[in-house]
Amino acid sequence: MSTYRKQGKLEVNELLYQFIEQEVLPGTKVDSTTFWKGAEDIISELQPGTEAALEIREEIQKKLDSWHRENPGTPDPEKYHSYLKDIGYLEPEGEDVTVTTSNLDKEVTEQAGPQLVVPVNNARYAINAANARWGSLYDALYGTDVIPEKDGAEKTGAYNPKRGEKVIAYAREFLDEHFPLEEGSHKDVSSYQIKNGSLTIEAAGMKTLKNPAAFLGHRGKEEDPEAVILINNSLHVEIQIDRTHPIGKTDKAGIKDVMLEAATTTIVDAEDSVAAVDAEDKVGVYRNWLGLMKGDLSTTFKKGAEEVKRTLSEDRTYTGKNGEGRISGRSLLLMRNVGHLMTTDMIKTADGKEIPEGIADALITSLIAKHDLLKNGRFQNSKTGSIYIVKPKMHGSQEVKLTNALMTRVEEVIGVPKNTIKIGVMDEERRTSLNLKQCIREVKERVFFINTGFLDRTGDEIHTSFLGGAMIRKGDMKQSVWLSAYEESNVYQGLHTALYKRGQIGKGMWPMPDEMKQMMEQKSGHLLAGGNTAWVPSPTAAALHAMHYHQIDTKQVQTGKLQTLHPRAEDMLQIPLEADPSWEEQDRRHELENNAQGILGYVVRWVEQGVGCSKVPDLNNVHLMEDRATLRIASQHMANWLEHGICSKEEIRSTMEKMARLVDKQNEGDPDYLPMAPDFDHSTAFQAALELVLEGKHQPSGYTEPILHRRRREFKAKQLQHQ
Ligand SMILES: CC(=O)SCCNC(=O)CCNC(=O)[C@H](O)C(C)(C)COP(=O)(O)OP(=O)(O)OC[C@H]1O[C@@H](n2cnc3c(N)ncnc32)[C@H](O)[C@@H]1OP(=O)(O)O
Ligand SMILES: O=CC(=O)O
Ligand SMILES: [Mg+2]
Repeated sequence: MSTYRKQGKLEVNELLYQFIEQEVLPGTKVDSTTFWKGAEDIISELQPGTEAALEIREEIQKKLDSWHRENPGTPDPEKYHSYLKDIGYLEPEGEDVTVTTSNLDKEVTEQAGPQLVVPVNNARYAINAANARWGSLYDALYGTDVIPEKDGAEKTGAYNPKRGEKVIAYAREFLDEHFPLEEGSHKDVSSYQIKNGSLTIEAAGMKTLKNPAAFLGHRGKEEDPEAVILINNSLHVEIQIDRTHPIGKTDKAGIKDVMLEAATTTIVDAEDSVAAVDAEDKVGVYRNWLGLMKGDLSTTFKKGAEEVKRTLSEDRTYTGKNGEGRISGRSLLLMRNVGHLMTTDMIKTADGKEIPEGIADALITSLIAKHDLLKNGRFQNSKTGSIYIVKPKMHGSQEVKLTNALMTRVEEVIGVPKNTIKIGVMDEERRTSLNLKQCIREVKERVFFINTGFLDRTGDEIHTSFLGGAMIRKGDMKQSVWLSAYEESNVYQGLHTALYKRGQIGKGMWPMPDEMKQMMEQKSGHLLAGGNTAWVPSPTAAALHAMHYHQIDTKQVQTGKLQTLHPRAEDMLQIPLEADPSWEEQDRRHELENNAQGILGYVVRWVEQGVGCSKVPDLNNVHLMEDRATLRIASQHMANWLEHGICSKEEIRSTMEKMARLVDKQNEGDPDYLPMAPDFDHSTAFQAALELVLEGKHQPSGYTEPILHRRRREFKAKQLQHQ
């Protein structure tokens, strides 16, 4: 049973209260009375606006539903667009907007690079993500399919020198491509030395780099450096040399590794990849964020037989032409709050109402970040005095305005100058994509990124036009007109509001964490499409994707696109309805089973283990990153097919049962796993999965959070009863 304490007009969960009082407030120069009174005021001022925004979402959805009932199938564009204008779905565009956000860190303004996402409640992963500013190219190549496992280069139990040779050759080719010698190849180098401040390279004679300015400095002795630091497209690279190291001693130049500056920024996620449903969970989320902001987050875990203690990495130093240089050892951390939808019972108002969870997140995560601004910790996250909050799932400019109002009030309460809190606007709902310019206008002094590629965006695409007809297959969405229009229009707005000169135009997640070869082949496309950052699921992916930023000068691409891109609102409104929903029986079944497997594989870990992001094999045994956004797509897709008679309720149930057996099998090795079969009616996870589909039509914007939260709380309560 949760205990509450009365704090002014609020009822505050005791756990949260003690955490704020004892761990967060001390050192922030904000006293307890100011904080709690501020919280009370913000809640009473902004809770009604939040509730009103949610009602508007519902009203608009009802209007869209009735439109589709009256106009089944693909709408007549003119009639449809004019209806969307009438109901306020399409907003008037207004004057041009110029983004003026100031005090942004160079990781956002200058350094195009990978953006890693990490669930904040997993300390082991969160520290790893912060440290993924630097990644070993050798490890990333050796451990993944970028180097094919053939011709003796297979991954074996012990180190396979044949595979190692291929890794080393690949890394040398990378150096040759981006840091060419004036003559010859890095493959031929026998030593790197510093003479009179310049890099001197011995490779059949003494050489230097074709572009000497790419050499920044070194660590260790000039005649026998430990590391040579290079720079290209604002990203650093370290050639690490150690002739006593097991790899270095086999290498002519003594190179033991090539370290790449990789995840320049990281989204520390409290949203799509996290399962946090009560005060206990939320305090866990906030505590890890506090540890990251104070620099003292650490964790100990067993890896094989070894006990590992993981802490945040120090900066990297070097001797350069102008004395000592320093490069951050950690990614610039951006905190993703939850959206406007959910409420939380960790704080209640005088009349017993739960408060919007987004208000709690904004207030508490910003207060925590104040420790960084005050330099209370071991390290500094923002060197320019900014707090970076990423706000997901906003629908249209009025909701962005609401976020702006929230951040303004939070700044007043925590005592930081206006516009200290920067906002990343996730372009992941259709009403935001279509009205992006107006959305940017509302936060033009705060916005530090806009981004696309979101799975949520497809979920919203399905739910918005749910009654229009049966949607195309999930895999076909990638080729659909609306999606390319969404991607291009976002870049267009990022360029024409001048955001690209100050901040990030981001591209989406690579959702197949084990398919790194494919990622290397495809993900440069994100930069060629106008992005200066793109999401990756893991530190390894960050290190590999970093190479794309060496290949492509993103500023040049973006400048080129200023003249060539056009906003494509009309294309964005092409609904992905299946013109002929009479799929081959095996394709129809495959679609249902694939969706069911993804849903169950993800939900079972969410509801029964509290894991918000999982790698789940699909029917072709490709491991997919599944999070709440992919769940939204899969559940909405099945619900949409149910609505339009492509399948029946009975078939949904039997498909779910069949796939639950498979998911049980896939999780056999997990001692904490509770099988869903055969007692499906007593499996909370199974019931949650089924409900997400059968009730999918009625979920707000097709979101999965309401059902997931309720079911997780139900499961936790059951567990308590059994203790
Ligand atoms: C649609 C959206 O909203 S996208 C945003 C939400 N998605 C995300 O946040 C994706 C984040 N990624 C992840 O959570 C994970 O990579 C998963 C769940 C996809 C896969 O995790 P696992 O199955 O544990 O991966 P795997 O076994 O291959 O790798 C584990 C190792 O990689 C590290 N790792 C994996 N992903 C991450 C990450 N995102 N950040 C930091 N470290 C990570 C782990 O720390 C671990 O290393 P360690 O043993 O040294 O600690
Ligand atoms: O937030 C990420 C998404 O894909 O949705
Ligand atoms: Mg999302």
